[in-house]
Amino acid sequence: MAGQASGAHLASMLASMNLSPEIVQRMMRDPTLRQTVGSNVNSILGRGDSQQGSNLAGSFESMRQSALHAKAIHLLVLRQTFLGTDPEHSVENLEHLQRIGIFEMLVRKRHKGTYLLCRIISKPTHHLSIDVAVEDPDAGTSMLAIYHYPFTLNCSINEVDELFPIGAIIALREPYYKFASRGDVPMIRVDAASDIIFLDPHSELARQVSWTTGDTVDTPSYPTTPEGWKNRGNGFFKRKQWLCAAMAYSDGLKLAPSHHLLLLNRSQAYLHLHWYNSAAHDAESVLSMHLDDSVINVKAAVRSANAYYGSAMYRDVLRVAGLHPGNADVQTTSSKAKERLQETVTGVYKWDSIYSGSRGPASRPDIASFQGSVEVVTPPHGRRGLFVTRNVKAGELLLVSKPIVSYYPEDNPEFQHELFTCFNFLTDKLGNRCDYALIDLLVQRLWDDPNAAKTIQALYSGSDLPASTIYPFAPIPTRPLSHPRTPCVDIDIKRVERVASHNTHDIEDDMKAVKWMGRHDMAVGVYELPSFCNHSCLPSATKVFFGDVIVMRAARDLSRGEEVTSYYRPGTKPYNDRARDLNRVWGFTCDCCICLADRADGQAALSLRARVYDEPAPSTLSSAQQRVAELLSSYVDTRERRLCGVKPELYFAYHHLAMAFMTSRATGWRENAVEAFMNALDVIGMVITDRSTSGPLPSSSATLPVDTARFPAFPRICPSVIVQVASLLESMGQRARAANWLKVGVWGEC
Ligand SMILES: C[S@@+](CC[C@H](N)C(=O)[O-])C[C@H]1O[C@@H](n2cnc3c(N)ncnc32)[C@H](O)[C@@H]1O
Repeated sequence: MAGQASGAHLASMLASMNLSPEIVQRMMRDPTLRQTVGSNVNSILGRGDSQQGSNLAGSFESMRQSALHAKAIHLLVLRQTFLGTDPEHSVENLEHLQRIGIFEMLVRKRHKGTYLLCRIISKPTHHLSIDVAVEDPDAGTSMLAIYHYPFTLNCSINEVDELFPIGAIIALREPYYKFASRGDVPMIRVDAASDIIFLDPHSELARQVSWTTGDTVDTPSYPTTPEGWKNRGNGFFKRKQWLCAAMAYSDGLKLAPSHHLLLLNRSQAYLHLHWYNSAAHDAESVLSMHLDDSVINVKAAVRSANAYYGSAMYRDVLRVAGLHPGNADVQTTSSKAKERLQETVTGVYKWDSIYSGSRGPASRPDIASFQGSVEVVTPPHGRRGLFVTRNVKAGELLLVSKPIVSYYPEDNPEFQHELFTCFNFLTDKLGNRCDYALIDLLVQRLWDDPNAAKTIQALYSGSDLPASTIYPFAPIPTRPLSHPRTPCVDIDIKRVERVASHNTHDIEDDMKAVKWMGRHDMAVGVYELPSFCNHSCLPSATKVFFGDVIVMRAARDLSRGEEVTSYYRPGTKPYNDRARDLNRVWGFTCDCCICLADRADGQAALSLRARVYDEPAPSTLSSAQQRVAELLSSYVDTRERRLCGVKPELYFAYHHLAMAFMTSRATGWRENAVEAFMNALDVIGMVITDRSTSGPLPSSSATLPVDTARFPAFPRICPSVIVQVASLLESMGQRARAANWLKVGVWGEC
């Protein structure tokens, strides 16, 4: 292609760099940018040119500058990506693979049995993927897009420059060549970061080859001594570039494997990365040297204690504390570890302070997980799930689960100007940055933690991808990362995506009620035990969030061997909506008692309820009454309905009716509102034993007016109704009754 690049080519070129349409359009309108990029585009498109390597690199650098410029002018950025395309990863050792060149790869496929030896020849751009230009020893060049590289989701371009420096020689295991989803420039795409192996330039493989472009400009120069690497690492550390710091310390350790300061510093960098396994190993290595330097020993003890605490290995914290009784910082961590141990063994928590402490944004309470009397079982001819191991009482604590990973939109406020859509082919769901970020977080978590990797292998990942680990499993002994660039396991990115697709929990925040406001940027998490919980529209357990921690309790008395269920879609939604979502996202038809009763009511009744659900709240008392009557008439007196005992879609109708009575101030509005609120609780399964609003209390004044053997199945929506009942009774002069209803609220919350 000769002459000036056409506008269309230029636009598609920019689009292929994952620039949003807005940025592309803005750049196309900006004469300076257009000239800069346009003058370079021809050389990229002219792929047969013998000078293409250097042209590609030069052009790429110009475009990178253009992209940075566009970012600097604060455009609203639209991002779009996909999940659930079942990306593959390599499990082959490099030694067992044959070298392939870029010219041999120009077919859209994963090149099994091969590896590509290449060299980075441009600075990277960084959007969702990290994009660099690479050359191979046969003068082939290509764009390389790297997805889900740890800690790059929101890192600075300077860090990306350090992570993917010009001149770095890499081997890509079983590379995948594809057309760009936008634009017309094909590329090599890496989804599993473990497929990239950075080679030592002095290694056998790297020394065998020469590069067409000779010495690349801008190739960074590196230290040659352990001390030099330490200083380089410390520089990154000061700038909070923890991964770059850990890499520099590791490169120093290659020259001096027992350099205690490098180990100690790397341990701290790993702590910041939450790579607690390797952090503990590094700190323990220093302690095992028995150095005659108390400052070093104190630091190593603190770091190992903190690393064990981060890994929830509380007994190891106490062991370290026992060896260092005079170390105040270790003793502080040890006191916390004792509290966590107490929680995890007894299930006794300070709920008041945990509740108030978890009210802030992006809250991650510092508490321990707890497994009560529940176990994961696959019954003969049944579905794997969570079951109780003994009889438990309504309200008993079943589990407390800290997330394997969690993500709040507040974690990255800088992305709030983005409109991020992430379509998931597995669930047909349109997600957002949070859904996408979870994948990166899971990759980061597995990188250093082989037991977390095993847990992921054990979780449900779709009917056509069986779990590859039987749960529960005995924890495996761990080793430290050999280098921060090399994960402890090959990253099975397909499984990670699938596990996230099928097991992500929306983190519900009662204070903000974000769930009900339909906020786009819902916080999300992936959990261990709660992932084994099957769905029921009338669950046997309640599930509430304290920050990102899930707390589940028995919703009613459960007999040994009964299943613990929670809801994926609340039973208060009409059947048609629930059934559609459960089928689309999780691939099953629910046979719980509510669904059986709903199906027995017939399609006409179900359609009516779906229509009413979508209507706006009634504006008058009579329309609210009419809505209740209309919905009530849709329930048929079937055996199934009698067995299920609830009519959850009526909840909102009764709630609206109560509000309408309150607004009307018509004669007896208080009594009528109380009755409507009680009906709202009744239809979602709260058994009210005393509905009286006046006269003497029927029994002892301490007796609660509800059956405490059974919780309503939807605890999140109850407290506001209960408080309304209490405040209405109070305004009617019924203080004792009001107090009892407030106690009902406390009972329901605890
Ligand atoms: C988060 S997993 C639940 C645990 C899962 N049974 C396991 O073995 O790990 C979600 C998957 O479990 C199955 N599942 C959950 N509840 C179900 C139900 N009520 N009926 C049928 N399948 C259900 C579906 O395959 C769903 O996609």
